[in-house]
Amino acid sequence: MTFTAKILLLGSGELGREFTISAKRLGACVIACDSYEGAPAMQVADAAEVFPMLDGERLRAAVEKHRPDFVVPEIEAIRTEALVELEGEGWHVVPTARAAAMTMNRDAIRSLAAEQLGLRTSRYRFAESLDEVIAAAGHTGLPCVVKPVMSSSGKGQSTVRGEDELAAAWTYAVANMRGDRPRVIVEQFVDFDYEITLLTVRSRGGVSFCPPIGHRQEHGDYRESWQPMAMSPAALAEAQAMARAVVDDLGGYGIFGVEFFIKGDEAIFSELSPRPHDTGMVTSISQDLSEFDLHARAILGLPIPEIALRGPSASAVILADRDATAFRFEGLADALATGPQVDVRIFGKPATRPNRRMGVALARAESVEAARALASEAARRVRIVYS
Ligand SMILES: Nc1ncnc2c1ncn2[C@@H]1O[C@H](COP(=O)(O)OP(=O)(O)OP(=O)(O)O)[C@@H](O)[C@H]1O
Ligand SMILES: NCC(=O)N[C@@H]1O[C@H](COP(=O)([O-])[O-])[C@@H](O)[C@H]1O
Ligand SMILES: [Mg+2]
Repeated sequence: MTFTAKILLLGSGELGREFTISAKRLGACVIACDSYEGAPAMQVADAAEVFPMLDGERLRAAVEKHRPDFVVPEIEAIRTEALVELEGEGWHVVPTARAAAMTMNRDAIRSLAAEQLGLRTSRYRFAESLDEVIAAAGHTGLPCVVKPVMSSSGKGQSTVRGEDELAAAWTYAVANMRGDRPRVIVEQFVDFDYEITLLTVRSRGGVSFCPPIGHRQEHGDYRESWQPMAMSPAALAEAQAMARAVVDDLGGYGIFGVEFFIKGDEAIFSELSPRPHDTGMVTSISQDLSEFDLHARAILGLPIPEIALRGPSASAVILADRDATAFRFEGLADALATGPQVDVRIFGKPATRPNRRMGVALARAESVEAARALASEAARRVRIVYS
């Protein structure tokens, strides 16, 4: 069997699983890596390697063993120094090792966006002690948001409304950060009208954009997303110009999920993922080519056609509520009976945890409101039964 390309996937969750399916449809061989056996992407890949992605030695060993054409990060927490080294030796890291390294650290990507590229962001300051947090909050004003510079999915993040809450926010951030260097970003709280993910594809043919995705977050993690998000032409043009500036600076080919807060006609840059975005799972039902198909095409150097929307669509997450390894899903038939354009993805994670995302419901309808209602209802009908 001759493959079109060999891909080493670093991180094998739900996003990697869909990406693997897309890449395999284009003839690629995918080796799925993650810290535990039976991860979602491993179940559909050609081979698997189990090691912590923060272990630089093991990462290098996997690259040298498989000799992939592309090393594709799927999660944020990777030993990015190893990626930079490997890239220097000629291995191809997607989109670039620098993009992976910069976006893993909120301070690096924020400094690039705000200070070097001059993009509009919330007011912010970095802090490495409680005293510095207090000083930073004096600069941003209250309310403010305190986040570890290394964390994702809202971990360690809190919104502070009164000065007396700053100490607890600092302690919480340090307790829930990744890495061994206590450092946080203190950000002005943005009272936005809505927030979006602008999926931006950088490929051989240039930069293209998917229609904007609106989403709703709880505790820093996404609960539902919808596409298209109705935006003023001015706000969309601003967001697109900022997304283009940042992906052109980071370079390489692939999809990026660029996050913005929108207030009136102003777009405020927040952060980005140089890979498919969780809120972009809606594209599995809304677009002819999903964010995973687009990532695979861009990486493999294939053409990206005009990105068309099939119709207003939404996604809603299916979450677990406790730790378990013995559980089953019920209610799939009821969920799919919600409507003809309703679908479900069950990720196949081997264990549940409180708030772990186990699946997602997808819906397409005549309006975004109708699609959101259908997706939420379908997600509600899928029950995780613990035994
Ligand atoms: N400065 C802010 N003002 C208002 N809301 C904010 C601010 N920063 C973050 N949030 C809210 O918290 C959510 C998560 O924040 P952010 O994207 O920075 O965290 P994250 O841990 O990187 O999440 P993920 O990895 O899921 O993207 C945002 O989508 C937004 O809803
Ligand atoms: N916001 C980032 C994101 O959604 N990442 C997705 O979640 C997986 C980890 O899930 P887990 O924590 O349930 O193992 C990751 O592998 C990726 O697919
Ligand atoms: Mg985010």
